[in-house]
Formats: sequence, C-alpha cells, structure tokens
Amino acid sequence: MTKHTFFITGISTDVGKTLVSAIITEALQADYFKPVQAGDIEHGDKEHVEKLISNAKTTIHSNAFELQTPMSPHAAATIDGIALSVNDINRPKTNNHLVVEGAGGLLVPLNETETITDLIKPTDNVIIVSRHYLGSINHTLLTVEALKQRKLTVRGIIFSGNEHPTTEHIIKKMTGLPIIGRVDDEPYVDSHVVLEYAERWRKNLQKLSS
Ligand SMILES: Nc1ncnc2c1ncn2[C@@H]1O[C@H](COP(=O)(O)OP(=O)(O)OP(=O)(O)O)[C@@H](O)[C@H]1O
Ligand SMILES: C[C@H](N)[C@H](N)CCCCCC(=O)O
Ligand SMILES: [Mg+2]
Repeated sequence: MTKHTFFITGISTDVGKTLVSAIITEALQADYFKPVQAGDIEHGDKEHVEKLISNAKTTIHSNAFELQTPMSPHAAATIDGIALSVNDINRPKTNNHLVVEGAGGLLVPLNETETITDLIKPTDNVIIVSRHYLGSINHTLLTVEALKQRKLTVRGIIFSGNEHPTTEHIIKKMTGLPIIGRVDDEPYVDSHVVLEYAERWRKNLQKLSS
C-alpha cells in the first residue's frame, strides 16, 4: 500500500512544479507519477525528474495519458482523438511514498466537465508551488481557496524564485499555511542542485509523512 501521497499543484503552468516534484521525490526517495503529459512526450516531466534524482529507491511510473500537443489537456486530447477521463487514470501501485504532479494549475480542464482538481484524492497531501511574479499573490490565494472549498488537505506552500519578502509574508499571513521551502532562481539545475534542496527540505517533509 502507498505510504503517503503528495499531490504537487501550482498556481499556473511553468511555475516549477517539476523541479519541486524532483526535489520532494529525492528528499523522500519517493516514487513519481505524472498522470497527464501534454506535449514533449519524449522529453516530458517524468524524463526530467528521472534525470534530476540520484537515489536508487525511486520508481518513475508511466504516464496514464500522453498527448502530442503542449496545450490544455482537454484540447490536446481532442486533437489526438482521445477520450481523457479521470475514471481512466489509476494511481500506480507501490509500497513507497508517491509524488503526483498535476498539469498546469488546479482548474485546468481534462475534458468538458473534469479538471485537475478531480485527480486529487481526499487522502492526498497537497503542496502548492507559488512562483514569484506580479500577480502571483492573487493566483496563490485563489488556489488555496479552491482547495479549501473542496475540503482537500493542503499541507504547505513552496515558493519558486528569489526571495520576495512582502509577497511571502502576505501569503503566509493570509493563508496560515506552512512554508515548506523556496527554490531560488538557479542559473542551472542538475541532480546536485536537486540533492542540495532535498537535504535542506527533508526534515520539513518528513514531518508531513510521519
Ligand atoms: N527555481 C528555478 N530556477 C531555475 N529554473 C527554473 C526554476 N523553476 C523552474 N525553472 C525552469 O522553468 C521551466 C518551467 O518549470 P517547470 O517545468 O518545473 O514547470 P511546471 O510547473 O512543472 O509546468 P507544467 O505545468 O508544464 O508541468 C523549466 O525550464 C524549469 O527548468
Ligand atoms: C502544456 C503545459 N506544459 C501544461 N502541461 C498544460 C498547461 C495548461 C494550461 C491551460 C490554462 O490554464 O490555460
Ligand atoms: Mg511540470
């Protein structure tokens, strides 16, 4: 049986979910699963995570859906003539912790009625990646509201980008959520960089999985 599942969502696409997923996967020597990969299917998020981790315990699971076009999954699936549905996405079986990475932000459509939120289970520990850009405070607070409204379990926020004290302060204050860590804007990202962050965050993350 899976130990703990961490669902990594973000305030939008391209905010650093894959990098954060790699760091958490490495910190907990967890398994990794990306249910829906839209575009870049040869060099997708799972291939990226595989390159960034260095422990031997992690299993990188196959994507449930691989879509050819880097667009919203509902549109990418239509282009491919594929019926994409939450019902057809099964979590991989593992005895390890599992890191699940969404696609884009929370309300990204999978089809005409379902969104990424429908992939999140009540038992999942949701972690929000909040990238620093003008507009990110609003996007972060909206993300937290949407999760709370659905009574999902938000365990914390990870900031992505160089330190931004006023933004970080107000998000912490208004959400009351723990800040698990922050990834600086790194000039390059490789397995050594990921391992350094994994070591820095391990204690915080282990508290969530004990
Ligand atoms: N802290 C950072 N330092 C340097 N580069 C970063 C950082 N965070 C993200 N990036 C880069 O920004 C790009 C987008 O990040 P990433 O792929 O992690 O986004 P994502 O949120 O996973 O998007 P998607 O919705 O497609 O899954 C990547 O090229 C990644 O390497
Ligand atoms: C293709 C991209 N990298 C992500 N996988 C999907 C992002 C969808 C965003 C849709 C939207 O919010 O407008
Ligand atoms: Mg990603």
